Amino acid sequence: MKQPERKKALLLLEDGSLFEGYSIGKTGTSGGEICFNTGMTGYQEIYTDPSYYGQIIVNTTPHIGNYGVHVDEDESAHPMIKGLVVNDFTHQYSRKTASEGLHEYLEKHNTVGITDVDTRMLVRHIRTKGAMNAVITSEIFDLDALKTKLSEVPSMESLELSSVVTTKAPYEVGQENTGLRIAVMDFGIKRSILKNFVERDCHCKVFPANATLSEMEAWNPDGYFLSNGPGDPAAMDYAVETVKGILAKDYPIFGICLGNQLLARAVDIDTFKMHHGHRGLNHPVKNLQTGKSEVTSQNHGFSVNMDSLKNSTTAELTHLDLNDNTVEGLRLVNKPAFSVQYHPESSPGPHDSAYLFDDFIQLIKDQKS
Ligand SMILES: NC(=O)CC[C@H](N)C(=O)O
Repeated sequence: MKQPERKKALLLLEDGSLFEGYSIGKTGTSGGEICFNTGMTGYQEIYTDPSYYGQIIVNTTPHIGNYGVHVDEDESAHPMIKGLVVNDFTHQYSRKTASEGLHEYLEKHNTVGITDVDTRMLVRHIRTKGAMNAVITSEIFDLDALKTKLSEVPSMESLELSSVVTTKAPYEVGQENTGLRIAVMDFGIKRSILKNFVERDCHCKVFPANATLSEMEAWNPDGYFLSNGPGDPAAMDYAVETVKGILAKDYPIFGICLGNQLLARAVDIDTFKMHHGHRGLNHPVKNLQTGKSEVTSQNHGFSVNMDSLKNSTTAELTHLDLNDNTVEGLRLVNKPAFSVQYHPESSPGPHDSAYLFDDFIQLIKDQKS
C-alpha cells in the first residue's frame, strides 16, 4: 500500500515543551489534557472509550495502525479522544477482517494525530511533571498562535463532561423477560460493559446522565448501574444527588470507574485529581475480601481519597492498587452497593475481574430473597 505524503505536525505542551512529527488522521488543530496509556493492544477501544473525551492519548506501545480497525471494536459511535500521539504509525494493516485502515477511520471522524514523536521521552516527561494540557496541529506553525489555541483548552479539574457524551434518549439492550432488569446511568458508557450484562441475560435500559430516580423507577429495575465516563466527579452534584436517592431506597448498585467515584461522593467521601492517572492493561489490584490479586485494565485521572474512605463509617475499602496503594474498589457497609475504579469489562485488557458482574447479579438476587 502506498504511504501518503508526510505532512508536518507539532505537539505543544502547557509547560512549553514542543515536539515535531508528522500528521496522521485529519489535518487540523486540537487540544486536550495529555495522558498516556501503556496498553500494548486495543488502540481502537481506547480511542472510542467516552471516558477519554477531552483528552489527547499518547500510546506507549510504538506500533499503531498495524491491525487497522474493526467495527466490533468500537466502544461508542466514533473516536472520543481529542487527539493521539504515537511513535510509529503505519498506514499498512494486516488483518483480514479489518474494515479499514486507522488513518482513514481517524480522518473520517475528524480526529487529529501526530506520529514520529519520541513517546518514551514524552511519557517520562508527563510522568515527572504531571497531567497538563496540550495541543496538536498540522496547520498552525506560528508558535504564538499555537500558544493562544492551547490557552483556550479548559482544565480537566472541575470539568463536567458526561452531559456531552451521554445518550440523548433512553434505549434498551438485551432480551426482555430473560433475566434481571438493570437501569444503567450513562455517564459515557462503553459498549463492552453492556455486552457483559447482556451475556449474563440481563435486560438493560440505558438512561441519560441527568435522568431522575422516578424516571428510572418507572421502568421497575432490579438494580442500578453507574457507568464510567469523562471529566471530574466533583463537578457532578446532579448525579451524586440521584445516587443518594437510589441508596436511600436500598436498591442494589454497581459502579465502574466514574461510577465508583460518584458512589463515594454520594456517601461524602472525597475524590481528587491524580498526578498523572492510571491508564493501561496490567495494573495489579488486590481484592481484600478474597486475598486474591487481579491484573486489571485501568483508565482514570481522578481517584477516591483513601483517608476520607478510611474515616468513613458507611463505606469500606475492598480493592487496593498494588502499584501506589490507591483506592481501587469500595462497598457500602449497610447498603447493597459496591464499585470498582478499574475496568472489569476489560476491553481491552485481561479478564481477571469479570467476576464483578456475577457478584452484582448475586447481590440483586440476595436482596430479592
Ligand atoms: N474511565 C472512567 O470512568 C474515568 C473516570 C474519571 N473521568 C477519571 O478520569 O478518573
